[in-house]
Amino acid sequence: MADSSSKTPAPSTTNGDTTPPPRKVALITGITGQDGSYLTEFLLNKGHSVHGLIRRSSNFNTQRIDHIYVNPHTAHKAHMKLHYADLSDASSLRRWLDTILPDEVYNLAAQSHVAVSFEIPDYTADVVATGALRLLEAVRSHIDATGRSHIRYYQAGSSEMFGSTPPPQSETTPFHPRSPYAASKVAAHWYTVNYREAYGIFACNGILFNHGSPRRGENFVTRKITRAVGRIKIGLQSKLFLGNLSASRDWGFAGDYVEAMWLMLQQEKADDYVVATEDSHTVEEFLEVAFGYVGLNWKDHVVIDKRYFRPTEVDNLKGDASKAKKVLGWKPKVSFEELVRMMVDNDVEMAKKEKVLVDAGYIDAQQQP
Ligand SMILES: C[C@H]1O[C@H](OP(=O)(O)OP(=O)(O)OC[C@H]2O[C@@H](n3cnc4c(=O)[nH]c(N)nc43)[C@H](O)[C@@H]2O)[C@@H](O)[C@@H](O)C1=O
Repeated sequence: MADSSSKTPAPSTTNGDTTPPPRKVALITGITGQDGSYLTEFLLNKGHSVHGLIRRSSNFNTQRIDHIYVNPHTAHKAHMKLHYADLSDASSLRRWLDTILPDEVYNLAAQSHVAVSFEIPDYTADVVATGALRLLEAVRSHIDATGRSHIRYYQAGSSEMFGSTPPPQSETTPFHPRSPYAASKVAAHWYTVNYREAYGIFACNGILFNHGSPRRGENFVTRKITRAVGRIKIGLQSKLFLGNLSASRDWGFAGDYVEAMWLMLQQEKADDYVVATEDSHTVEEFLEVAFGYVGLNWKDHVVIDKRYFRPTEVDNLKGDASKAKKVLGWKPKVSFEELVRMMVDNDVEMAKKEKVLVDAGYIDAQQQP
């Protein structure tokens, strides 16, 4: 279980001194993503200072963390700070480690879309595989230069690494990746193990199975479905184009999974853990629950489109999370049905707001996510 030193710092009462101990400092790559936003909220609640590395883009892509952001010019107590860096730029990684002096480093950044990784395999490998190696190497050289050997590193692994190996999949299940994304995650996994073994770095791999939320990116199948359910229910859309409906996934709630990331870094020994609900459903079952929840029949709306099939598919993922349950004391709190309902509720509300804009002529109803 987590040691008490990792909990939210309590004010010191020795000699009447009420000065709170210094905040732990976390560095997160991928802070603008679904998991980055939930992890930031979680760590701020634990009393951490959180620094996020963000990529430059011509449009702001910080929507998921805008509600946490405090403008550093107008507030003294901004505990989340953002910095420009990139996993493809080793010098930026080392510079921010030297500047921020983190206690915990969470590597969540990725080109995370499996189908897109077939379109941009080189870029995917550069960011997902070599990017993790660059960050590990930056941590190693930072420790060498500063002696800050207490730093703890979390690598976001993926159930996609198991690929075609049949379920249930645990930490000892052989990997058989089925996409450039998955092969890159396997490389990042083994880089992390190697840096742990070669240099004694406290580095953990979290092998997370699929996880969603209302903040899930709109081109992953769960959110694509719930956005469409909301829009169809409100009359903004009638069809939903999808690919393979028979693939089965172990879907949990992202908010539950970030706690497991943190727990891994609070243990005495660095190790690798599967994080999953141990429950698996097909895309078709997701459709049934999502459409059924608002009184619709998915068969009236879904059209199969070959463009969404992948050159190689991962058919069946179902995790065995017994190690995380036993060692970390972690368990998922949100069930499959609750997750689907949470996402649909969010997206019906979102569609209602969209409808106001459509009716006022501000946006075009044909603009589909
Ligand atoms: C753990 C893992 O989880 C995610 O990877 P994923 O499982 O590929 O997620 P997905 O939502 O893209 O696909 C799930 C299934 O749904 C099928 N499917 C059908 N029709 C559509 C469709 O229209 N769009 C999409 N995206 N998928 C479709 C598709 O063929 C696949 O079988 C990433 O977070 C990844 O980063 C990660 O690490």
